Amino acid sequence: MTDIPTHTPSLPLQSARFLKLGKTFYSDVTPVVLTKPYRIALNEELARSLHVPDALISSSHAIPELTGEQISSAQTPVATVYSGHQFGVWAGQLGDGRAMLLGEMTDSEQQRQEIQLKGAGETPYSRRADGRAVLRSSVREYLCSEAMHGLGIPTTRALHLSGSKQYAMREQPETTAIVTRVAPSFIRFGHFEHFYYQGRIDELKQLADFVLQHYYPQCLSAENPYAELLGDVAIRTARLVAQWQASGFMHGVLNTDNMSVLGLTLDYGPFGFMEAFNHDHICNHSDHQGRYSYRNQPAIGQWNVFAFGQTLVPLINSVETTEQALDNYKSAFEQHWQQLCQAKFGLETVQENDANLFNEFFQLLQDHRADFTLSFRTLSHLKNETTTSDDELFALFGGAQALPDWLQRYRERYQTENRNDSERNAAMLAANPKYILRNYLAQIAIEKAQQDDFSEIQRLHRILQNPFAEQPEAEAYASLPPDWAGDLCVSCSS
Ligand SMILES: Nc1ncnc2c1ncn2[C@@H]1O[C@H](COP(=O)(O)OP(=O)(O)OP(=O)(O)O)[C@@H](O)[C@H]1O
Ligand SMILES: [Mg+2]
Repeated sequence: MTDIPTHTPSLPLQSARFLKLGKTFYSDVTPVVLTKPYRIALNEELARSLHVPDALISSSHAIPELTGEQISSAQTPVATVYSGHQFGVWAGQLGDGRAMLLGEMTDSEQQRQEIQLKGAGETPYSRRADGRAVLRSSVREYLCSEAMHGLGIPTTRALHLSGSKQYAMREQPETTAIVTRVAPSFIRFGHFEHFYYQGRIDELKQLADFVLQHYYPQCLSAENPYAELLGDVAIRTARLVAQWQASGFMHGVLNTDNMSVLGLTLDYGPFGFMEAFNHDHICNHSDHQGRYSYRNQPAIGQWNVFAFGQTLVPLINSVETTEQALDNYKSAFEQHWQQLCQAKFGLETVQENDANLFNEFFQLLQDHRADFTLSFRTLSHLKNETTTSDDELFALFGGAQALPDWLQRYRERYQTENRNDSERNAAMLAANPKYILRNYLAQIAIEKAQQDDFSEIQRLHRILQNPFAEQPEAEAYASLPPDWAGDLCVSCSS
């Protein structure tokens, strides 16, 4: 038995401010510990920024504290209640069925961050499910949260991943895990819907005031702070979805209960990154109608913001003002998408025909099912004169006859600007990632983890922290998916 020094520090957890809302908003819960949990991965950079003491990380207290086994007397773990629209249909009450809020920590930028466990057992909102998360989906959540952070896309973060030999039943028995995740707040559109659809306007107002005070204080001085809040949430959501589109990310389950009121990517389930480009790609095999396809994400983001806006009508007190705030979504999406495209194509100015030029490239991607990430990355190396980049692009597009013509027009277009090749290349390489979390890469890491080899998770995490950098030792991680990856299927099962 190892000696545990009595002075081992604990997690610097403070009571979550969410608790001040009162018991109508949550239930007290007790994490149900996994059998003999062990560490699979620790996000050292995030731990450092949250001031998690090194002495704790290396001590035997770390796992119990990071999985909810050891709760200090100051902590009150809770599960919050929310409702939501799932696949466009009102689903009624849902709530944190397998997530538990442990408390808050203050990060190096003096921001309070909520600490949540995902998979720590049943809560009053588990309905008939087991409160667990399987290793497969937890590895995906851990890696993708950090991949998104590396890409500069707002997201919940992952601090720690622990595993256990305890099984949960899905399509087949699978081992379980707990992701310890971090965000300034996990409040969702669904939290607002919960009170609105029950006509509990006092609680709705309390929640809106809480969000305004802690997360949108700049809205408080507006003539109608609730309308201002809606307008800002619409903008944040639109910008987030534009970033998803620009990186080829597909969320997979854009239900209103998975929509963060802070505009963060939330709930990594059957997500996917676009590979062979297809506007209509559906990453979630359970999404039979393609409601959450790549093409539909911007409109679904707007649908969800409308559902959120609906809940604020009693507080805004004017349908017209609500509609005006909702208009922000479309304009913010269009503006941000255009900016992201300008950056992806390495253009500093906006010219009349740019949108057509971009759309033609997307059409070429579509017609030839070219790999989204590799195509933009290779385009980022293009020079004025013909080089091997032209050949590489030609290969990616399967020898498309229309490509040289497009490239000629693209070269003519960027030559109207002052940047030289190396300046344009550098700017584009900072906008077009080399490394994304391809499904097959996650799958390899999962299969190794299922054999108790966690090295691939660590390697992938390291590579994805710097997705725009050239990493010569990781060249293979930027290549086209192997043939077997075509059969990979991700569903809602998690
Ligand atoms: N294994 C489970 N046990 C208990 N509840 C679950 C389980 N899986 C899903 N749920 C609940 O079903 C609802 C919808 O699930 P969904 O897959 O969107 O969320 P999630 O992946 O559990 O978590 P989150 O949105 O917090 O990342 C939520 O209320 C969720 O808590
Ligand atoms: Mg969810």
